[in-house]
Amino acid sequence: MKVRKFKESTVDKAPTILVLGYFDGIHRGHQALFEKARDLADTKNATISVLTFPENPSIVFSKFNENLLKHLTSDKKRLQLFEKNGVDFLYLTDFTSHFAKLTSHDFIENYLKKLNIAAVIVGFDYKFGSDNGTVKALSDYDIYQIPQISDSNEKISSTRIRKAVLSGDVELANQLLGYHYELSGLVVHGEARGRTIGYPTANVESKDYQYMPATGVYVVDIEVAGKCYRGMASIGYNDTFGGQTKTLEVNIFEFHDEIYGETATVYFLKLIRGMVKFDGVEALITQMKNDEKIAREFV
Ligand SMILES: Cc1cc2nc3c(=O)[nH]c(=O)nc-3n(C[C@H](O)[C@H](O)[C@H](O)COP(=O)(O)O)c2cc1C
Ligand SMILES: Nc1ncnc2c1ncn2[C@@H]1O[C@H](COP(=O)(O)OP(=O)(O)OP(=O)(O)O)[C@@H](O)[C@H]1O
Repeated sequence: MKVRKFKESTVDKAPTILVLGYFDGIHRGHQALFEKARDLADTKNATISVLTFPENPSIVFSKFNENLLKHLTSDKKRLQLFEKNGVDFLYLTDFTSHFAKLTSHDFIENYLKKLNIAAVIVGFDYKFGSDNGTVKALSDYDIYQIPQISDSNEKISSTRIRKAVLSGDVELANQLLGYHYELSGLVVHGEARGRTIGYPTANVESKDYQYMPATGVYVVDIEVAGKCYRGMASIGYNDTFGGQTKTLEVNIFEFHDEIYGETATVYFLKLIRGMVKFDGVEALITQMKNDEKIAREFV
C-alpha cells in the first residue's frame, strides 16, 4: 500500500475504486465497504484507493477536549488495517477550516476529478461537504452505497465502539471491531512492588493517542519480543497503595524475563472487575489469585 498526501501530482492514474469516509477503527461496518471494493476491483481490474483524514474532523467543529486527539487504533495499526483490507493507495488530506468550507461540488471538482475513478463506495449514511451532500451529488460516478451493518439491531459505528472501550466493555468493542482492541507501548519501570506481592507486572506506557479502557482488571493477551502470552492487566491508580498516576500494568503468565525498553502490545479480551481499594496487601493478593484463575480459564 502506498500512503500519500493528496496532491494532484501524487495521484496514481490507474483506474481506481474510491472508498470514502474517516474510518476510525476500520470496524466491521467499514470492512463491508472494503469487501465490496475488492469485488469491484477484481471485476473492473482496478486498484483500491481511500481518501481520508489523519485526524478526527470534529477537531474543526467542537470545543477542544483531549479525546478529540484519540483514535481506536495507533497510526501504525490503522495503516496495517487499510492494507489488510486491500487498499492500494491511501490518500491523506488534513481536515482544516478551509477544507470544511468546501461544498460537495467543490470536493468533487478539487479531489475526485483528480483521480481516475472506476467506482465510488460509501456507506448508507455518508454525507459530505459543507452542504451535507448525499450520494445524489455523486451520480456522475458508478456509485455503490453499502447498507447499514448492525450488531444487536444497532449500527456498528466508531462512536459506539469508543463508548464500549471507555466503559470497559472490551468484549463488545472486540465484537464490533472484528478484532481485539489493542494498545502498544514501552515497558517501563514501576514501583517494583508487584514482585514483592508475587505478581510482577510489566508497566506499559503508550505514546499513541488512543482511548484507554475504563479503570479495572482485564483478561489480556500480550505480545512481547515476538511471542504472545496470556496475562491479566490492571488499569488504574493502584488505590491500595495510594498511587497518584494511572498505569497500565500486566502480570504475564509463565514469563520470567526482564523486558524494560521492549515494545509490548496488549490485547484486551474481557473486563474481570473494577478497581478496589483494599485494606491491606493480603486482601489484594487473595483477589488477584481469583483474577488469575479467571484469566487463565478464559477462552
Ligand atoms: C490483575 C491485577 C489486579 C489488580 N487489582 C488491583 C486492585 O484492585 N486494587 C489496587 O489497588 N491495585 C490493583 N492492582 C495493582 C497493584 O497494586 C500493582 O500491580 C502493584 O502495586 C505493583 O505495582 P508496580 O508495578 O508499580 O510495582 C492490580 C494489578 C494486577 C496485575
Ligand atoms: N455500520 C455501517 N454499515 C455500513 N456503512 C458504514 C457503517 N459504519 C460506517 N459506514 C460507512 O463507512 C464510511 C466511514 O464512516 P465513518 O468514518 O463516519 O464511520 P462511523 O463508524 O459511522 O463513525 P462515527 O461513529 O464517528 O459516525 C462512511 O461511508 C459510512 O457511511
